[in-house]
Amino acid sequence: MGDDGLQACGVVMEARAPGKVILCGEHAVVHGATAVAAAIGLYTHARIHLLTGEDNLLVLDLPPFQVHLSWPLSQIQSVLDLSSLHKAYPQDVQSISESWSAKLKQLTDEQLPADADKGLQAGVVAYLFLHLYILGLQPTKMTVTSELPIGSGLGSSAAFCVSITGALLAAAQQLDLHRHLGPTEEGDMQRWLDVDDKDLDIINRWAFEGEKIIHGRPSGIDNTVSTFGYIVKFRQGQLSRIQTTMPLNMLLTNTKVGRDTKSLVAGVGARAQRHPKSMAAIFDAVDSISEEVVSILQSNSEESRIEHNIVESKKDGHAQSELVHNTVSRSVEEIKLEELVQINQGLLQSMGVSHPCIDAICCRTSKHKLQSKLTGAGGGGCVLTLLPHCLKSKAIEEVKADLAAEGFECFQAHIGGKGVQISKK
Ligand SMILES: Nc1ncnc2c1ncn2[C@@H]1O[C@H](COP(=O)(O)OP(=O)(O)O)[C@@H](O)[C@H]1O
Ligand SMILES: C[C@@](O)(CCOP(=O)(O)O)CC(=O)O
Ligand SMILES: [Mg+2]
Repeated sequence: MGDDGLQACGVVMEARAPGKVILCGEHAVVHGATAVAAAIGLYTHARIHLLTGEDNLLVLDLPPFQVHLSWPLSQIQSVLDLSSLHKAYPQDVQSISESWSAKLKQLTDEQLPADADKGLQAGVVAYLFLHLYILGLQPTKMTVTSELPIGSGLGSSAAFCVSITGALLAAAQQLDLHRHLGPTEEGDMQRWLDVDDKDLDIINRWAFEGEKIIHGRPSGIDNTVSTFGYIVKFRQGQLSRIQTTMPLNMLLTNTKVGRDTKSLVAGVGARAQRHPKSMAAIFDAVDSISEEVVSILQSNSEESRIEHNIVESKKDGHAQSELVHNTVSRSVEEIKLEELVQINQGLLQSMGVSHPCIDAICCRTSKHKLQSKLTGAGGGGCVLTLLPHCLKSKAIEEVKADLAAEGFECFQAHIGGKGVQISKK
């Protein structure tokens, strides 16, 4: 008997899925442009217990929100016609219908406390949709915890959808789990099993349906990079993994300004409706930036690395061109990446998705000769700042202190790690 009085049987599976940063291309990727994203070493964990005995319940525990929800199966059956469900197999992944969506919202609203986070309804509806389509009315308890700041541009919605999908498919024994024994990158001894590409594709397709419920019109980049991990180039549903030897060090700063990806994405769409040609030109420019970023990341062969100890160079007393550098050694690739980050941030401002706090962080870090851009949907959330590979930790601490003095929260995370993994408890 569990501490909540539920009768859990032996099967307990856990999935973890990483958050992400978008190096370039957010929002434009929704309109067909190329984007580049990388998994980060912050995870959402979904743990599932199969329930037996008289506990004919679906239970969803969300400690980050201090929310505990449970639905008697009879309540779900009284609202939904589940007969169509059992034909829904992974290859038949389908989007939620309008009628189903309304009924799942009804089931959610009946359970959510009145003072619950307004954005949470979409996440709970996504959970119900994925559970009923993948595991049907098998009584379970699902507990979802996260290391990610939620609603901050680091892909928490995608990590949520990917992790619960992985746990559900594992509990449904629909994954061929390769045994990957031994410690994970962090050195902890929990046995995380790698998932093979065929199963990753199924997880990604289900998770994308969950993202559609939360985001409205997602591009699919977030769930893709959370599923497959590493660094991915993404365009119109097609992904390719970017292999690079270039060290990608960055600082993440949370503006702690709450925002809603769905409305930000809709806002850019509306602006594109009002100014089709201008916005198409902006999306094309972002597409070119992403293609350049890809070629820089992939071009990082030794001979192209020219260490620069560049000091301010002046011509007739004026700073020479915009590429004035400070005394930190930078490779040619780093200089180009920084410039592309600066251009991308300018284009995101043109899309209307920056925010005074984001601009303040960009301004503050530029005083340290560092380039920053919002990551994710913007409107608040997180900002990434590229850190030259030779920047000393003392200098990084100075930047962090500077930003903290403005009330922002800074952190660094591992970039480009593995995607979703499953652990058999
Ligand atoms: N750990 C979680 N538990 C429950 N819901 C979550 C969790 N993480 C994300 N979500 C859902 O995703 C929404 C945030 O998604 P979104 O607005 O896209 O921001 P983000 O930039 O973090 O992806 C939340 O409002 C909630 O509905
Ligand atoms: C704005 C967008 O490009 C990324 C959204 O990222 P996030 O949900 O804010 O972490 C939307 C999308 O690609 O689906
Ligand atoms: Mg999201």
